[in-house]
Amino acid sequence: MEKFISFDEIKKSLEKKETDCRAIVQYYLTNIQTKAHLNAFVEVYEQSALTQADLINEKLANGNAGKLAGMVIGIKDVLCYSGHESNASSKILQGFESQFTTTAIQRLLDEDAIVIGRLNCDEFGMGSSNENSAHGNVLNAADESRVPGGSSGGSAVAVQANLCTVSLGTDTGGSVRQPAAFTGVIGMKPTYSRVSRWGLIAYASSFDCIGVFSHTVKDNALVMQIMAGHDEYDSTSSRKSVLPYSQLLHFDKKAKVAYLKETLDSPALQPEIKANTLAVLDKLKSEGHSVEEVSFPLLDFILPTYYILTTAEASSNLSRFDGVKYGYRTPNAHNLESMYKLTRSEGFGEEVKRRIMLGTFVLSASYYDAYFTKAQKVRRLIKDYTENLLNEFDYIIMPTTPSTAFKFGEHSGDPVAMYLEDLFTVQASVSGVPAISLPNGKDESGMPIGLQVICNSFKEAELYAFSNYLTELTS
Ligand SMILES: NC(=O)C[C@H](N)C(=O)O
Repeated sequence: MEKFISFDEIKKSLEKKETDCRAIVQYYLTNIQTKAHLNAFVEVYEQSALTQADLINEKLANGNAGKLAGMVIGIKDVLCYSGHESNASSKILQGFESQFTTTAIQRLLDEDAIVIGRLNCDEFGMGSSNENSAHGNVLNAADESRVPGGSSGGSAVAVQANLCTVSLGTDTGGSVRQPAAFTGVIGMKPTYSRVSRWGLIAYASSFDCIGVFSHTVKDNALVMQIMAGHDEYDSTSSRKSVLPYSQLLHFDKKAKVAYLKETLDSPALQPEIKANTLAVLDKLKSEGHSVEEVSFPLLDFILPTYYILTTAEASSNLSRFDGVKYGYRTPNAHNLESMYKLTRSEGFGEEVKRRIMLGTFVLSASYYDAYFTKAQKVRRLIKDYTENLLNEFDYIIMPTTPSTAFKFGEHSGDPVAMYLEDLFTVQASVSGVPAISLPNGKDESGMPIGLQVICNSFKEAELYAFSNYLTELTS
């Protein structure tokens, strides 16, 4: 059977009638089965994917198929899909079946994408290694003794190992970009509000974004342009019009690029990552682009700001899981109060409980101003600084992560070491601007390295075009 990497290849094969949608789904189902030990999928929708494939074959024959006919997607286990279970990879949502479909997914279905299954992740999106999942660890296909990154670890590995054409993840502080870097695929977080979050199980609502994993920039751009745009069910979704990103990939400008001194001087940065990032910057210079070093004095404040604000929001968002309405309910309670307490104690994992406690603390009356209010003010400083920089420069370039994929267990027991994984990804999240991770070579042990490119809000078209250029430049 032929090997499909990109949607372009799929489309060409379909056009030449070398394959059909059933054969494409079958190809991915076989891969999923052979690589089941990677634990990327929590659930495979084998029957419905094949039925859908037959329907789309008919549409193709009738000439009325949508733009994504032949594309097979996997969805992160925090995105609701009507009639299917969604757990946020948490015991507390065991058995929960959604009554509606995430808008972003619905828009892809409307264009005839086929959803092949639900992908493993860190519980409620909280983590950087996928080790916090009620469904168990996901293995990195480049080295199975290493983590795939998180929280969208299953989504990253599903694309890395060719278990679907593209996958959806969510990115609150790096959950798409960091696993993309660890697995050597492309991962894009759009501008905050660009894609509706209706149907996404909330973690930190002022940060959460739905993002895309793919092998090619073009596939990523195509999926993003279809998902993006206003949604009457999500009042935070932007009304700005959406450009056809996938048709605007030609890049022929001279770019003004900044890189942040503090990121490349960071003692946490692995030498090969620094070398590969500098190599890209040098290439850009030699191609006549302007590349300038700038200082980012706020780097040290980003992680504390992110973890104060996201835990605060999480503690509020996750208060709805109480064992009364849906999901897990403890069998050990004797009255209402013990039912709440035991359900939440037994249903949530360690990391989620840690964050609920932290968030509750920073929101408590005596500490609210000292932590929450202060963090909001620092967020404004970071956002202003980043936006000013992006008004002066077209792009900011930095490594996606300080290190490549680490071994299982290496950071467990040390939450701060785990939080440091997000050092370079949270700037775009705190500021709400779009950011992408592109593969940028490998380290000495063969593990993929990620290059992050950041752009100003709603400049997804420019970001995709430059990314396309960069992937050609570095390949
Ligand atoms: N959700 C994310 O974007 C990942 C981040 N490491 C977090 O745990 O918050």
